[in-house]
Amino acid sequence: MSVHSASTPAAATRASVSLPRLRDMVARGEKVTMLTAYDATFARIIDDAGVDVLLVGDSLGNVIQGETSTLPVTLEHMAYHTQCVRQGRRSAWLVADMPFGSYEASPQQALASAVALMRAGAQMVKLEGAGPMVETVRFLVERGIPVCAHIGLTPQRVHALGGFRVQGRDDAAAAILKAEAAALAEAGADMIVLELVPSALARDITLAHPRMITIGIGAGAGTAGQVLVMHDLLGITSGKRPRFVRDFTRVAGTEADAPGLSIAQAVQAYVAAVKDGSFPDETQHGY
Ligand SMILES: Nc1nc(=O)c2c([nH]1)NC[C@@H]1CN(c3ccc(C(=O)N[C@@H](CCC(=O)O)C(=O)O)cc3)CN21
Ligand SMILES: CC(C)C(=O)C(=O)O
Ligand SMILES: [Mg+2]
Repeated sequence: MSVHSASTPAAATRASVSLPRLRDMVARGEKVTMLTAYDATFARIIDDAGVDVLLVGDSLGNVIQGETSTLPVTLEHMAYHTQCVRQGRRSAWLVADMPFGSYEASPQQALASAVALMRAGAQMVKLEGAGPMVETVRFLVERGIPVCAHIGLTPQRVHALGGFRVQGRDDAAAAILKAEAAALAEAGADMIVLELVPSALARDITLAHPRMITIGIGAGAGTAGQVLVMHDLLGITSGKRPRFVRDFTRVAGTEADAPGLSIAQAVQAYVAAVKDGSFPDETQHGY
């Protein structure tokens, strides 16, 4: 037994999270919790706190590397952090982001990059966009690689989108996002992140595709699950923090300088709040 074994009994006995288990959860109406992790120590804490899905996000460009976007992150960086997270993982499902420039050129390029991340320990890869990426998703899925899609605000396209702005606000833009979600579901994406889109649109996409697990961030409470960046949840992100973020180390109703929760307690509070529907809160976190 490693020193990591001092955990809650519930965490120690949790069966491995798999795609069928995630689908069962969604079918039962239980919300799916996803949180980013970039190293073994935090992966273990987050897994033991009961988070269902660990995401090795390319947001590590921001929170680990100190960059202002995810664009400088390479496949080698992602593989390294995926290896670190796999060491700490106990039973959560492990998803890794395909970084900018590692999959857009062709389905073949995407396959080679996905293989590198799966070898590093990922169980599913995530890639941003639709359009030409729909056939790339199909190509990977047909070759046995589970795929999480990602539409709405796709941070790797920040310069093309003109900033980190809410997507799908008007009817025409909402219709495009709905068509993208439908195409990605048809191509076989088992999961999809909906980032920074109006709550009603995210709810509609979720209801339209019961087989594809929708994970929201700044997308309201109507998705099948939620994701946050770990540093945002812990209130330790430097610089501006998006409106959809809650600092879970703060105990609601206490003054700002009151003692905070431990990291494990804060992650447990996130899991509890997503599962009981109290996070996200439409008025505070919705668009
Ligand atoms: N720490 C961190 N948290 C994240 O959620 C995150 C990253 N980094 N890096 C990669 C992307 C970038 N993301 C971002 C970045 C900025 C906003 C933002 O500034 N949103 C504003 C404006 C929304 C509007 O158009 O009204 C907001 O207040 O939410 C949102 C998502 C989400 N991801
Ligand atoms: C915010 C999530 C969805 C992400 O893609 C990341 O952490 O890179
Ligand atoms: Mg990402």
